[in-house]
Amino acid sequence: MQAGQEGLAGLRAVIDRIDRDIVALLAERVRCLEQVIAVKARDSLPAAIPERIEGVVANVRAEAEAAGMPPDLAEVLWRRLIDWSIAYEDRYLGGAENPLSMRS
Ligand SMILES: C=C(O[C@@H]1C=C(C(=O)O)C=C[C@H]1O)C(=O)O
Repeated sequence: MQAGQEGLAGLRAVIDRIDRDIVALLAERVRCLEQVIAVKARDSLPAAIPERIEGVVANVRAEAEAAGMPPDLAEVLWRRLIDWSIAYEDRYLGGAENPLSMRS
């Protein structure tokens, strides 16, 4: 079926389902980040590690290209996500209790 034949409501339902899947994956990423915080706290590592940041951006640009998505969109989204992640890490590396220890 052509995309337009489903009508706007059908297309929006597809978008809502995709958004749900993305949120579930991002939640998994945040839980992984909480384990990163624990490792960095133990090993006295900083929240922001520039080589890794550039590596992540290069990875998602390549994945986007392969998946037929504009690499510039992937870079914008991931730089924002990484900025948020670094601020999240900094909050706990700066002394607040790691949310991981509050989950159990
Ligand atoms: C998760 C890390 O911390 C930061 C956050 C990153 C991310 O959200 O992908 C990547 C680089 C980091 O400096 C890491 O160092 O691996």
